[in-house]
Amino acid sequence: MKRPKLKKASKRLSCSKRYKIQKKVREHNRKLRKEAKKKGITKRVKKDPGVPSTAPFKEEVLREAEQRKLKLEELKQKKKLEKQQERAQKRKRESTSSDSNTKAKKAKKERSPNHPKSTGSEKYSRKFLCDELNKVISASDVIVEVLDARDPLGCRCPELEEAVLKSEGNKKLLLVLNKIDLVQKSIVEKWLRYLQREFPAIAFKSSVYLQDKTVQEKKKRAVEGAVEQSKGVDAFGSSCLLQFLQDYAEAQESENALKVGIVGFPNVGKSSLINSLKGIRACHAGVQQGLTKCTQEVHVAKNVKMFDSPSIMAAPSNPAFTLALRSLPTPEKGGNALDAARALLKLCDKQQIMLQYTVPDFRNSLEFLTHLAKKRGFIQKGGIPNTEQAAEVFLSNWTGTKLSYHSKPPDNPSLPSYLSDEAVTEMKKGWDLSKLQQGNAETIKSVKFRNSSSTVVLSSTRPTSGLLSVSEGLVTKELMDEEECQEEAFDNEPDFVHAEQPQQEQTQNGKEPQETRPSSAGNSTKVTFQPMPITIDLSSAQREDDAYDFNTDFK
Ligand SMILES: Nc1nc2c(ncn2[C@@H]2O[C@H](COP(=O)(O)OP(=O)(O)OP(=O)(O)O)[C@@H](O)[C@H]2O)c(=O)[nH]1
Repeated sequence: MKRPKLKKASKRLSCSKRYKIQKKVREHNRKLRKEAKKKGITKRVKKDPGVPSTAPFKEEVLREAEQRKLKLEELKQKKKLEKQQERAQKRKRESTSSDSNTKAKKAKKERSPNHPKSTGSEKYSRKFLCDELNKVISASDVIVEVLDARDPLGCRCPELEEAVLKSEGNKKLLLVLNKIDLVQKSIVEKWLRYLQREFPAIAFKSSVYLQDKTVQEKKKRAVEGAVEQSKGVDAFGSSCLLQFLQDYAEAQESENALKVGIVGFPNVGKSSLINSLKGIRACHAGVQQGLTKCTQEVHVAKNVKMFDSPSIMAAPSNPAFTLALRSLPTPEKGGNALDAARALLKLCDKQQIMLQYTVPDFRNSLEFLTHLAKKRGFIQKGGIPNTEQAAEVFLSNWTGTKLSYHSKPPDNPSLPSYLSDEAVTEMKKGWDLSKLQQGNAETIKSVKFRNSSSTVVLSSTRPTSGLLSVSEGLVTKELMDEEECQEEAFDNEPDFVHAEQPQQEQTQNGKEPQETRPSSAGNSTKVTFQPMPITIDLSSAQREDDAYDFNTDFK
C-alpha cells in the first residue's frame, strides 16, 4: 500500500550541511565583531551590578542615584523647552518679515495707477456704481433693461425708465425677459404680452456654460466640435435680439456702431446676455450678486457694441422682500439673511415651499430654516442647526439659477405714471416688431420650460425703485432709515403668512403699492432669532460616575 505523503517537509539535514551552516554563521559573527572593534564599539554594555545588599549605606546610595536621575531628566526637559521656544520665535520673526514684505508689495501695487483699487475704498462705492450706470445710459443709443423672467415686474426700475424717456437723443428702451427656462411657457407668454404694451420685449435664455477665449481655443484644438458646444447651443433668443439690433443700426444709417447699454438689477443676467450674443465668455458672469463693477465694452457685431454695466442699486425705501431679492450684498447687510428669508417666505405658499425643499410642515420662518439647516447638514458646534447659513443658501437659490419661481402679471394693466401713449408709440418706432414677434415665437418653441409642479408662486411683486444719482451721505442716511424702518416693520409683522392670505396687494407698474399690513399690533408675534437653548442634564450622569467604585467594579 502506498504511504500517504507527509504534509510538512522534514527539517532534518545531513551533518556536513549543518556544520557548514554553523561555520558560516560563526564567520559572519566574527566579521561583525571585528568591524565593531575597528569603529570602537564594544559589544556588550556593562550591566549595572547595582548596590550589593551587604553595603552598609545601600538606601542612601539608591536615593542619591534616583535624585541624580531626576536632575538629569529635568535638565533634558528644560533644554527641550528652550529649543521649542527658540524655534517658535524664529518662525514668528520669519512670518512678520514675510508679512511686511507682502504688505509693502500690496501697497506698492495699490499705489500703481493701473490697479483697480488705486483710489482705495472709494473705487467701488455706491456713488461710483451710480456714476458708471449714468455714463452707460448717456453713452448708449439703445438701453436694454434685463428682467428676470421669474419676477419681471420686480426687476423693472421706474427711475431708470423715466431717465431714459427724459434723456436727449431719442434713446430707445428695450426689455429683455431673461432666464425664461426657469418658468413655465404660459407665464412667459403672459409676461411678454404685458411688457409689449409698453416697450418692445424679447424672450431670452442665456447660455450659462460659456468659456473664455483661451479655453475655447484650447478645446478647439483638442476636440473637433467642442466649440460648437461651448459656443452656447443653450442660448435662445440671441439671434433674434442681435438681428433686431442690427436691423435698427442699419436703419439709422450711421457710420458709427450702435451703442447698446445693458442695464438691470443684480444677477438678472446682464453679463450672460452679452456673453451669449458674443459666443464667448467676454464678461464676468456668476451666481454672486454684483460681480460687474465697471462698465465693459464688447463688440458683439460689426455695427453693434454693447456696454455691460454695474447693477442698478435698489433704493433702501423698497420693501424687505424686494431688498432681499434685488439689493447688492454689502457688509452691513451680511447678517440680515434671516430677515430677508423671512420677508420672502411671507410671499410664498407654504405647501409649495415644503415640496420644493422637501421639508416637513413648519409654523414660521425660523422653523423652516431649522428644517432646512438640518436637511442640508448645516450644524453648528453642539448640534445646533445653523439657521443663518440656511437662510443664506435659501436666498442664493432665489437670486441664483436653480430655483424655479414665478410671479403673475397684474390683472388690470395700466401704463405707469411716467409713460404716456405717445411715449409708447415713440419707443416702438424704428423697430421691426413683426420680426420680433416671429423671433419670440421661435424662442418659445425651442426652450425647455419648467413645469408647474416644480415651481413656487411669488404672490405679490412691484417695480423696484433704484438709485441713479446719489451723494454718499444721502445713501448712508437712507440706509440707516431703511434699517430702522425694517426693524420696525419686522417688530410689527407676524412671522409667517400663507400665500393664500397675501400681505401685499398686487400693484400695477409704476404705481405706489398699498401694502396691507396687519393692523393690530397686539396680534403680532415677535420672533427673536436666537440659538435654541439645549439643556443637558449632567447631574444624573455625574451621579452614575460617582456611583462607580473602581476597586470593586473594575475587575
Ligand atoms: N438658468 C439660467 N441662468 C441664467 C440665465 N442667465 C443668467 N443666468 C445665471 O444667472 C447668474 C447671474 O448672471 P450674470 O450674467 O452674472 O448676471 P449679472 O446681471 O451680470 O450680475 P451682476 O454681476 O450682479 O450685475 C449666473 O449664474 C448665470 O449663469 C438664464 O437664461 N437661465
